[in-house]
Amino acid sequence: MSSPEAGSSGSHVQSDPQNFRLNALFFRRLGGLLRPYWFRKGAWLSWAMLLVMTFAGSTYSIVGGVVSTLTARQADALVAKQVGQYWWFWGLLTGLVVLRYLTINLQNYVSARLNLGWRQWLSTELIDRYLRNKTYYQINIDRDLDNPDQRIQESVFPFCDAMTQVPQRVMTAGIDIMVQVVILMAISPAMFVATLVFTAVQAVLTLVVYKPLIRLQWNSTISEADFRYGLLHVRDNAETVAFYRGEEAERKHLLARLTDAVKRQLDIKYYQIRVNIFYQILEIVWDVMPMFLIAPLFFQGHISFGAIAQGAAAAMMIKQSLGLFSQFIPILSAAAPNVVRLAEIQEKFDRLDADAPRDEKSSRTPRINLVRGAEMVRLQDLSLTTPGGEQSLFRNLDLTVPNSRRLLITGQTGVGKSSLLRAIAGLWNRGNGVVEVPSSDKMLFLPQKPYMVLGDLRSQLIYPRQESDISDEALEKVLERVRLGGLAQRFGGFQSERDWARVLSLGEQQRIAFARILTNRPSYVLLDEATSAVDLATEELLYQLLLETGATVISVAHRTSVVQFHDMTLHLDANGHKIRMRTDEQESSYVRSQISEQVG
Ligand SMILES: Nc1ncnc2c1ncn2[C@@H]1O[C@H](COP(=O)(O)OP(=O)(O)OP(=O)(O)O)[C@@H](O)[C@H]1O
Repeated sequence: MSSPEAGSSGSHVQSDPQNFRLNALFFRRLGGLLRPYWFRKGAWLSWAMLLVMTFAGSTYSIVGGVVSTLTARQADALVAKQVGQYWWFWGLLTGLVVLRYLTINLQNYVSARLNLGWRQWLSTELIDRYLRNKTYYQINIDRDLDNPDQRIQESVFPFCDAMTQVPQRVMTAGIDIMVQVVILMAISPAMFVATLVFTAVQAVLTLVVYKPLIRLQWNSTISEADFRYGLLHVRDNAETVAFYRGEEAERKHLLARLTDAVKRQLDIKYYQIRVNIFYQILEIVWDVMPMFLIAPLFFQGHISFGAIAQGAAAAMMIKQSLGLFSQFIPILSAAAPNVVRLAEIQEKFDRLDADAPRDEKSSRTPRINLVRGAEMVRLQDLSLTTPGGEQSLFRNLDLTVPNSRRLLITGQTGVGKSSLLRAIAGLWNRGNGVVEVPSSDKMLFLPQKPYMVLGDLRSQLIYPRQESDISDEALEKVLERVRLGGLAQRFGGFQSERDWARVLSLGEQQRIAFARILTNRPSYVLLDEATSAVDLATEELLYQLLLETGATVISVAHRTSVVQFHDMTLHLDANGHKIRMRTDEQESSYVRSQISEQVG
């Protein structure tokens, strides 16, 4: 069987064989996932719910034992034709059965509340950590963790569900067994011993037969995640696929992923059928055993007829209760992939939070020193490499962008212009040298492919801020200034929610991005081909607006039409380490002193 791959990133993430074992590492990871929730501040409510569950579960089991005893006595009353006794037991048993149903419903309700509350808490934790410190971006470029989104969305619920089942089952099974053991011992010690032996054998065999299932479940989880990602990919690129008429290619690709997912499901099903046959054989042995052991006692006159029924019922309940213990193994093996997938993402978060080297190799990887909170943008002896180390982009770049200046970065396609912006934004840090930048809240980045946030039109315009006291009238003026007057009216006002990335043209989205400069008033603006989709006249207007804000500008562009809006030019050369700079005459001496060092 081939090892699962990471579909989301396209990188091949080899699964660690340790992931398929219920070993010390697994239980350490499990502890690491459980501890933060159960020992957090305010965890008392969760513990209280667990107590209520315990109470309801105990009541359910104890009442079950009482019902079993009373049923035998009711049967004896029936045989002896004790009419009054019989109806008394009938009424009592009816009441107890109703009580049992009530307690089981209470237990189900509380466990659902606990489970969902836990899901919300854990998902929130994961989302917070995913978004903190640009972790989502780092995971994306590191490509050593497949489908992080699927882990957060799909693994949390089954994990919480399985874990809330465990205490409930331990408790129910424990009490059931205690009650029933007392009854069974009184009826037939031989039956009791047989039960113990049977259970021990069953537990060991269950452990053996379920071990391979963990790996199968793991493979299936990843295949399903990859299939889901394939479908999302078509949805996200629907228009492009339609233009290319790429349906056949997409179909082939999706069906390959679907086939893989189905195959892995089938592997599980085939295996489960084999396990079921094994269990059915055990069942048959168990079913014939009670009568074999108890009936002779009745023939010898040692026990009553009612006791036979009671003994058989007790044996059945014990079998069920002990079976519950064996069920932990299937529960754990089904939960294992989710435990490991959640633990892996947490471990990744921990490593990124601690800024720890990801492995032996990366501990030796040189990193750029990023200094935030500087007075201006300054690069010192900067050499940049792509995140995976595939390519060295440029070397020994020294550059200072004085405040209120406007730097244009030009150069052949693929030379590393956008990558330089990534280094300035602190997204890429593989290489050498120092990047000094002002604090990030003073900077705004306008990418070539504009980003439209989920939400209403107001949210688009004030992004990345979430709140602003700017009035609708002021927003309308901003829209007019970027030649989008009437947009709000066209889409039903600033509070109207749309899929903006689809309903607006690329040029309109680029103008929305410029509107953000006017609403956010950043001191530093970084643009990456941010006007590539608008006509020349609109481009001129947008740059004029930008100039009026007085912000320091660093932009990447191919079009010569934008040169006029800049007063410094950095030309990155194709061979990666020669840099030429131009600037206005009056500033040339300042800049030349910089160039002379770096071009050498
Ligand atoms: N995530 C990545 N991992 C590895 N290499 C990458 C990654 N992103 C970009 N590259 C490579 O880095 C090089 C520089 O890319 P960059 O986007 O900075 O070029 P550019 O000069 O802005 O190009 P263009 O003018 O075409 O936009 C390219 O060869 C590109 O293939």
